[in-house]
Amino acid sequence: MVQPFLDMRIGVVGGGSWGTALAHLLADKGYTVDWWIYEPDLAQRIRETRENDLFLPGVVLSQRLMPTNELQKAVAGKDLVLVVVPSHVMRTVTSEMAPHLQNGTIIVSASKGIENSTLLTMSGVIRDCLPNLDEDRLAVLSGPSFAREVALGMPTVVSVAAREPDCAQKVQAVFATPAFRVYTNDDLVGVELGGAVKNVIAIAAGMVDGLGLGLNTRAALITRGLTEIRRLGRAMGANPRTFTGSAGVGDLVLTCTGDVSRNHTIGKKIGQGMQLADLLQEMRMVAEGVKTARSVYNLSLRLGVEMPISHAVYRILYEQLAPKEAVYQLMTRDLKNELDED
Ligand SMILES: NC(=O)c1ccc[n+]([C@@H]2O[C@H](COP(=O)([O-])OP(=O)(O)OC[C@H]3O[C@@H](n4cnc5c(N)ncnc54)[C@H](O)[C@@H]3O)[C@@H](O)[C@H]2O)c1
Ligand SMILES: O=P(O)(O)OC[C@H](O)CO
Repeated sequence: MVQPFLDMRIGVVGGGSWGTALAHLLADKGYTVDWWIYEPDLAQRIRETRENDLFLPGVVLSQRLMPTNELQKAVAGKDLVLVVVPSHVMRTVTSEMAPHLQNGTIIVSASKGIENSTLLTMSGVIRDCLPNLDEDRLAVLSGPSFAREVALGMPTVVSVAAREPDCAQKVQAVFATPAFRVYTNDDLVGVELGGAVKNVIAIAAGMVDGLGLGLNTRAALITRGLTEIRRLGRAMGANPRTFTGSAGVGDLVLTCTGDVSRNHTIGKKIGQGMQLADLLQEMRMVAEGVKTARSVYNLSLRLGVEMPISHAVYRILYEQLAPKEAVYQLMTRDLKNELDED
């Protein structure tokens, strides 16, 4: 595989499981990576032990990873900065990055979410916080990618979207490995919506499992969930073909069927009768779909897009609708022609 940019100066911002897996992938490929980690004690421990014992235990990390607690060190003077923090802290973290970034740095977001207060996808939040950013140097990376599997070198495919083809191709070349196949795309909003909304549908899929419903139900949910993602995408100017790609159906199927998904797990526990507040209290990691459900609900109302599964998830999480009742309501909606909707 061609590795034309090994002299690139790369920073990674985010030391959760996905930040760790991607930083490790890059370092393993030969890049020296300055890597910002939020928790000072964790950065120190990783330097000493070469393991992220909080967010990706059991993976031996490359010596070329340089963990730091100083954001400036991870972003100043870099050719490419990968931002991979939970969506609700994206605004704070990128605002803090702003004064340290040089002109011309490529920014790649691998976070999946829609901000509650603004209903912006992560690239929108980044644009807000980095006013000097050249739009042609902004890319997003998304697709079926459980962090641990990627860190262990198990094959998958992902999409990198950027407005400018040169930027997408550069990011593709930086991240691609024989186990991490990267496709380019020019549809930022589609790639981001696929990655964000699938988390809401995955919560619903977990609920289906928690209620003890069957494989038919899960397949039906994935099918109709994809319809909702596509409808929202169309209203927001996405290319519908994106949703048949890795950031669409690829990630949706993974997260709706994979037991290790945090979103699926939280949905399953709610389906079994547990309370959201209790579940969130015991979670160190982020299940983005919980917050994104609120954003998708409001976005769909604002844009007049019909998204009944997403609305049901919102009402279960925030308005005490019982999951079983939600299934009944969804199944007894007005009958329709499948082809009329698209
Ligand atoms: N884990 C995966 O398999 C995976 C795969 C693809 C995409 N993603 C996306 O990547 C993004 C990051 O998730 P993750 O799984 O790496 O994280 P994680 O859930 O494993 O860990 C949480 C992270 O949040 C950080 N954090 C907590 N409070 C913070 C604050 N106030 N400021 C800055 N950082 C803070 C923690 O340091 C930690 O890095 C999410 O949008 C997620 O959807 C995750
Ligand atoms: O564990 P989840 O549910 O956050 O999903 C992780 C990734 O988004 C899968 O691609």
